Amino acid sequence: MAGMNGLSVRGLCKGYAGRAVLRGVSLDVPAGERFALLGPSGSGKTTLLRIVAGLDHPDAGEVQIGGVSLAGVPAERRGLGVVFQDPLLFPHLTVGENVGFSLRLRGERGRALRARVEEVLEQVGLSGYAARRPHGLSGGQAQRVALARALVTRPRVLLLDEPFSALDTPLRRELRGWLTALQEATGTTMLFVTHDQEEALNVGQRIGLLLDGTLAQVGEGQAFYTRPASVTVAAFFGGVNFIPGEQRGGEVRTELGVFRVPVRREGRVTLTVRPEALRLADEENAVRGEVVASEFAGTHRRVTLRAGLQRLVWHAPPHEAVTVGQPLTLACPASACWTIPAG
Ligand SMILES: Nc1ncnc2c1ncn2[C@@H]1O[C@H](COP(=O)(O)OP(=O)(O)OP(=O)(O)O)[C@@H](O)[C@H]1O
Repeated sequence: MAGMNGLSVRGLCKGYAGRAVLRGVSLDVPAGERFALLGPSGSGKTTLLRIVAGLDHPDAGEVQIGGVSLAGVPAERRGLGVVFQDPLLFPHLTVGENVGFSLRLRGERGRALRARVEEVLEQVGLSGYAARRPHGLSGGQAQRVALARALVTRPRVLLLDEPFSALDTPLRRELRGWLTALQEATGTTMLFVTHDQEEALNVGQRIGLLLDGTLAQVGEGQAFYTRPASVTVAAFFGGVNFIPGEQRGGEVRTELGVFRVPVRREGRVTLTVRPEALRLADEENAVRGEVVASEFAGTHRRVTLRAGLQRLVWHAPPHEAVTVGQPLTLACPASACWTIPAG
C-alpha cells in the first residue's frame, strides 16, 4: 500500500504497430516521494507518463493512485498535474488566467479563485505576474507558470516530462533546485521523466532506469554506481571496467588475480570497479600493468592500463604525470568493487 497519494504502475504493456514499447513495467512511488524515471531517447518514458496521465491506454496492466485503479477514469478526473517540455500556455490569456484555467473549468470564480492563483504564483516565485501576457516571459518563467497551472488544483501526483530540457544548463540547475524545494514544501508525489543522468540524480530521491521498455534497476542514485544490477546499467552510468571471474563467497578469481569484494555470491560473475575509484597504490586488490593510453579529459585524466588481455580504465587526477609505456600498479578498493552474476 503506497499511501493515499502513492502511485503504482502494475505490469504495464504497450506497443505501437506490433512493436513493444513497454514490456511489463511495474513501479511504486510512495506518497510524497520525488521519483525520477530515467532512460535514453525511445526507451518508453513518455509512453509510460502518458498512460499514467490517462492520455493513452495500456495494452495490459493498470495504474493506481492510493491503491485504487484509474482504469476508465478520464485524464481530467485523475487528480494529476502534468508539465511537459513545452509550457503550452494560452497566448491570449494572462498569466493569472492561464494558471486559473482549470479552476474556472470546475466552476470556481471571483475572489477565491484569484487568491488561489496568487498563492501558487507566489509558490513558484512569480507573485505580481498575474496580469502579464505569456509572450513577455523568459523560458524559465513560462515553465514556472506551467508548473503553477499544474499545482493550482492541488494534484495528488505531479507528472513532469523533461520540463527543463529546452532551457540552458545554468537555468536548468537553478530550476531543479527550486522544484525540489517546492516539492518538499507541498509534499506532492512526483514522477519526473528525464534522459539526463545528472538531472535524475539531482531531482530523484529514487531513480528508475528504463531501458528498452523494461525497468533495468530501481533505487537510490548511488546504487547505480556502486551496485549496478547489470553490465548494461553499469555502462549506462559510465562504468567501463568489466572483468570476467569466478566468485566464491566474498572473493573473485580473475585473470588479473583474486579480488576481495563486498558482496557474497557463487559462480560466474562480471567484476566491475568504477574508473574514478581506482587508486595509485600497491595494496589489496592491486593490478600491475602497463599504461597504453593517457588522455587529458578536463576534470580528469583517462588512463588505460593493460594487464594481460584485460584493460582497466582509471580516472586519474587531471595533472597526474602518467605516460604511455610506463609500468603502473593500481589498487581496486574492495568497497568500490562489485559483481554482477553472469548470464
Ligand atoms: N503514438 C505512437 N505511435 C507510434 N509509435 C509511437 C507512438 N508513441 C511512441 N511511439 C514509439 O515508441 C517508442 C518510445 O517512445 P517514447 O516517446 O515513450 O520514448 P521516450 O523514452 O520518451 O523517448 P524521448 O525522450 O525521445 O521522447 C519510440 O520508438 C516511439 O517512436
